[in-house]
Formats: sequence, structure tokens, C-alpha cells
Amino acid sequence: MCNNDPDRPTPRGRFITLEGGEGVGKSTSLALVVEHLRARGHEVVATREPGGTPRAEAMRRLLLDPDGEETLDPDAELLLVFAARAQHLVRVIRPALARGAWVVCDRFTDATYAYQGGGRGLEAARIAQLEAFVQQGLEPDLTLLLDMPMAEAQQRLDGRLQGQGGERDRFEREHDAFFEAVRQAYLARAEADPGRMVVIAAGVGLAEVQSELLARLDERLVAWT
Ligand SMILES: Nc1ncnc2c1ncn2[C@@H]1O[C@H](COP(=O)(O)OP(=O)(O)O)[C@@H](O)[C@H]1O
Ligand SMILES: Cc1cn([C@H]2C[C@H](O)[C@@H](COP(=O)(O)OP(=O)(O)O)O2)c(=O)[nH]c1=O
Repeated sequence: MCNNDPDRPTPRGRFITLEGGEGVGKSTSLALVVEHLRARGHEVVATREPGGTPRAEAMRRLLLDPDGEETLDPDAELLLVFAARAQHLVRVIRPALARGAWVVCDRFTDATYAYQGGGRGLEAARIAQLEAFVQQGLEPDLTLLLDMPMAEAQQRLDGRLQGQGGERDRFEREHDAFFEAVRQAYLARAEADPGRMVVIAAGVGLAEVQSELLARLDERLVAWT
């Protein structure tokens, strides 16, 4: 079969997402996953949500800016998350997958079910409507969910914020019950979709998390060849 054979399926890279609550180690893990895939010769696009394009990053700033005198309405928050996602999909994710690149994304729609669904209490059915409208059936091939008790993740986050001298963003200012609801919503999604979502215990040392992460990733890489 030659490259311009009309029967040849369009090349499609793989779409991998990392999920979990605040401070569980997603950014640290993303770097490892990207390096692992690049070492195997794949073109990898590393990106994040909300954000990933200049316009979507502007929407991210609107979402993360702490509420001043005007609180962001939960419905507006949900629509903004999907507006940023629509832009990201069209400008970055779909073109990359179409040319055969792999996309590794720090958070995607599972975060919407966890934060806007679990955390804010919005109905999953409404989120599903927007998901269908914006994604047109596209979903991650693999989602690595980093899971750990929220109190411990908060300690890591405190350490990171001190290091950066940073302020807490609008989500990081939420209360414990919000984060617990986020965690439970993530776990429920993983339970409902075990073929796509893999839960990694993230409350252990970095070396242990990373070896588990790579072992689970390698299982998929073998299955996909
Ligand atoms: N397994 C781990 N054990 C201890 N500290 C960790 C571990 N993984 C990440 N960290 C540290 O915890 C903080 C939050 O990690 P980060 O990757 O930024 O999390 P996230 O992107 O999920 O918010 C960082 O300071 C990071 O160095
Ligand atoms: C993608 C996404 C993120 N978010 C929130 C979760 C995070 O608090 C915030 C920014 O994500 P992120 O920078 O990944 O958080 P952190 O590195 O602190 O763990 O956006 C939603 O509420 N809904 C979504 O759909």
C-alpha cells in the first residue's frame, strides 16, 4: 500500500491525557511521559487545558483569576471551559493527531466532569451535551489518573506555591469538600471506563509513581503495536 493510496486510513496519532486533583503530580508526570514517547521516535505535542493556544490561554486566565467583586457563574465557567477546548481542538489537537503526532495533554474533559460536575454540582448530562457538540466523538485513547488523598496533595501544593511565591488561583482556593467531590468524581469515571482510564496511586514517592506510570504506559504501547 503506497502513501497516496485512497484506501489507506488517515494516519492518526494517539491522544493521552493526565488527570487528577491539584498537586498530585500531573506536570511532573507529563514531562516523563513525553520524554518516554519521544525516546521511542514519536512526534509528541505536549499541551494543557484549559489553554494550549493563545486564545484558549486567555480563557484560562479568566477561569483561574480569583473572583473579585463578581463571582463567575458555574454555567459560565462550564461554557468557558468548553470554549477553550473547542479552540484547542481545532488549532492544536486535531491537526496534530491528523498528521500522526501523539498528543499528551495535562487535563481534558474528565476534569470538567470532576470539577464542574463533581465540584460545582452541575449535571453530568449537560456536560455530556457540550462534550458531544465540541468533540464530535473524539476522546482520549488513554487517560492516566493520578489519585491520592486530597490533604496530602494540598501539602505538596503548599510546597510548590511557597517555592514559586505564588498566590492560589480560583480553584486552589476551594474548600476541602470541593476537592473531595472532585476526587470521587474522577474515581467514578475511572470505574465506569476502565479500558480508557488507568488509576495510578500518586501518594507515594516520585520514583515509585514514575515506575508505575511507565509500566502502565508500556502495556498500552505494546497493545497498540
Ligand atoms: N511523588 C511525589 N512525591 C513527592 N512530591 C512530588 C511527587 N510528585 C510531584 N511532587 C511535587 O509536588 C508538587 C506538585 O507537583 P506537580 O507535578 O506540579 O502537580 P500538578 O501538576 O498535579 O499540580 C511539585 O512541587 C512536585 O515537585
Ligand atoms: C481542564 C479543566 C480544568 N479545570 C481546572 C482544574 C484546575 O484547578 C485548573 C487549572 O488546571 P491545572 O493548571 O492543571 O491545575 P494544577 O496544576 O494546579 O493541578 O483548571 C476545570 O475546572 N475544568 C476543566 O475542564
